[in-house]
Amino acid sequence: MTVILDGRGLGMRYGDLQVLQGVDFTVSAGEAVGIVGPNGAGKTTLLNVLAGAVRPSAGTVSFRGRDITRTRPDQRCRMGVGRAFQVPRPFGGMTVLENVVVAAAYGAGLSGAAAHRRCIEVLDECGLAGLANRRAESLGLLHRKRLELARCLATGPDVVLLDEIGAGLTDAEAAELVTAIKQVRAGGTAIVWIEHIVHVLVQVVERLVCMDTGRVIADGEPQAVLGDAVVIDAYLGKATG
Ligand SMILES: Nc1ncnc2c1ncn2[C@@H]1O[C@H](COP(=O)(O)OP(=O)(O)OP(=O)(O)O)[C@@H](O)[C@H]1O
Repeated sequence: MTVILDGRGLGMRYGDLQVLQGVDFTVSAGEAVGIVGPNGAGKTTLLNVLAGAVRPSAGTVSFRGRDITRTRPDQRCRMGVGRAFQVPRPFGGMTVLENVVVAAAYGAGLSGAAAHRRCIEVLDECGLAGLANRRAESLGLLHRKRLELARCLATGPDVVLLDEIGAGLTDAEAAELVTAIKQVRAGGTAIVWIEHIVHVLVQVVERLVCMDTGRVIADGEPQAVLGDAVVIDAYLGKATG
């Protein structure tokens, strides 16, 4: 498989705190990768570095073979690196459709009929077609999460970086979100998904990465990673005990 997003030797330091140390992280075209690990392991920081929200203290990030370490997040977005946040912040006074149109216009450079077509597709994919004319501020949590995903997809990404978008959802709502993300994946978009709800995550991903104290401690087939004694000790033991 072709590697599209490639982080090499990534380090991140805040003062004396070494948040990432020598992290290598790759994503291949169309691949779905989950990231787990205890609080403070550096998962969101890794996503921030891949998305360009922060510049790493060490290492490089490449996208489709091009060094993007110094490329701004909006430029990475237009290149095909999409991002969805744990806490959605849509434009509350705009409708669902308008929010997605803004993403398609600024993230994918689409306008007119092409933008409209893309937005209708994305709203359908995210189960929001019936809510297109609702103001974003009136949406409940599940629909806000779906809108966050829809805004990310409207930018036409080759890879989407998802940060705990299942947090706070009921089991039934999380199952609906899984269906939407599986559909995204079926369309050929690669997925990197940080999630503490492991049983939800493993329904989608084919590869699981576990981080602890700024390092990757396991990377491989999900059940093998979850059964790894190092992962159980660092993460699952704490999560369940
Ligand atoms: N801007 C910052 N300044 C200082 N420290 C930071 C900053 N951002 C993150 N950190 C610290 O870096 C460490 C890793 O944080 P990060 O959010 O990446 O972890 P995480 O694995 O995503 O955790 P969680 O599962 O709780 O979201 C934490 O100790 C955090 O306090």
